[in-house]
Amino acid sequence: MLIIGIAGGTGCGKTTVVNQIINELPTGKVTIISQDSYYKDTSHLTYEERTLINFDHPQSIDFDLLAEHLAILKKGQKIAQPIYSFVEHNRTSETIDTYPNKVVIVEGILVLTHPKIREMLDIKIYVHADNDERLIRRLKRDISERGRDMKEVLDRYQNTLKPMHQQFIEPTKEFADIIIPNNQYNNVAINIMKTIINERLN
Ligand SMILES: Nc1ncnc2c1ncn2[C@@H]1O[C@H](COP(=O)(O)OP(=O)(O)O)[C@@H](O)[C@H]1O
Ligand SMILES: O=c1ccn([C@@H]2O[C@H](COP(=O)(O)O)[C@@H](O)[C@H]2O)c(=O)[nH]1
Repeated sequence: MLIIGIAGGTGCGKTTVVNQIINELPTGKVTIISQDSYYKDTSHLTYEERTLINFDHPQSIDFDLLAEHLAILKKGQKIAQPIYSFVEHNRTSETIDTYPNKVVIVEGILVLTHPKIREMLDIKIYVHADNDERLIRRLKRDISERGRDMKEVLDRYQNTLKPMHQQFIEPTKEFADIIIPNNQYNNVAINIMKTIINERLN
């Protein structure tokens, strides 16, 4: 099993890169794990309390469960991947059965911050886009897809996204085997990734 980790700041294009990599493959050929599925369960808090959580700090992620799930997949068994709701700021009560494959991609802002997860990754990728580009993308995406308004995104950017990016996310670039520049769509990098993955699948 080849486990590829894809990190990078919010809005850099991780999810888009993953979709570009798998879009020509038959469905289910590559296992996709989103770090967002592993935000800690905060059902004991009210919605208002949940909005105050720092979702860009490594402590917001249940890395133990993520590591356990990767280990189960490595053993060839299926996992029940939690499903996260950005609108509710919480895990839903649903999970999705996720099956092992020759290639597994783990994607999320903080996946390279955790030593145990880093150890489990065969290829570590960091997707880079400039801060202003990421903020613009995040604003547009969170307003259209995640039920946010401009004030919420900008306040969160100033109070947590920017400082957490500087403290925890950007420094993980040094752990990356490959850095993908993604201010523009980077078809060359996508094709290189596809080649690496196809070699494993064939
Ligand atoms: N290279 C790019 N150029 C322009 N827009 C992009 C690019 N990559 C992603 N986007 C857009 O930016 C937004 C955030 O991308 P997404 O893949 O969700 O980022 P991430 O998963 O890193 O937070 C999405 O609306 C996506 O369509
Ligand atoms: O309930 C939540 C949980 C997380 N976020 C934000 O999401 C991003 C991570 O997702 P990307 O797809 O990589 O952008 C992170 O910056 C959190 O602030 C949220 O808004 N609400």
